[in-house]
Amino acid sequence: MSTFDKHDLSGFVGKHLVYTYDNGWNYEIYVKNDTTLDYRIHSGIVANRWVKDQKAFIVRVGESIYKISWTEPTGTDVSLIVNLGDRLFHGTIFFPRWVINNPEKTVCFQNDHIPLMESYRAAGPAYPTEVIDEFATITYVRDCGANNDSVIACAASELPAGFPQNLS
Ligand SMILES: C=Cc1ccc(O)cc1
Repeated sequence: MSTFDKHDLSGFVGKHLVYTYDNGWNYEIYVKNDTTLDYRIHSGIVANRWVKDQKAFIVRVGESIYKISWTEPTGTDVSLIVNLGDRLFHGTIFFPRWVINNPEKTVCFQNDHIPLMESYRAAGPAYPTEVIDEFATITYVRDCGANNDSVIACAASELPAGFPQNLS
């Protein structure tokens, strides 16, 4: 029997995190509400891709440990473990083969191009899937409250110099 309420996401919803995977890829997520996240990619093969209102499964699996899982219009599947207590993060990304072959096709504000992403997904190739399984270090955390559309509102390339230290 757990000592925490696994249905209570109040310690996670509203969190804005920046983190760097051990492979050097720098990412950012905002946990918008119980079922939704926004994210922005700073570096890696799909640097400058950004997405709002991605639906996800978000669960609590420890006192301050959460797991987020979703599937994208591109066919990319993602599962993240966010351990706030230890500032430790682990991500598994299941890239379809077409993204590995042509990552630049996904670099956009995805919300403006959902049917295009779905058409790429249908065209494939999907296989062999490329699995990226990496730990990350959380370098920045703050609380922004739920459903705050100002947290992730532009591409990483459009951020002012000094991000994220210049955030209040
Ligand atoms: C493909 C999206 C994605 C978003 C956040 C993250 O940490 C890994 C992948």
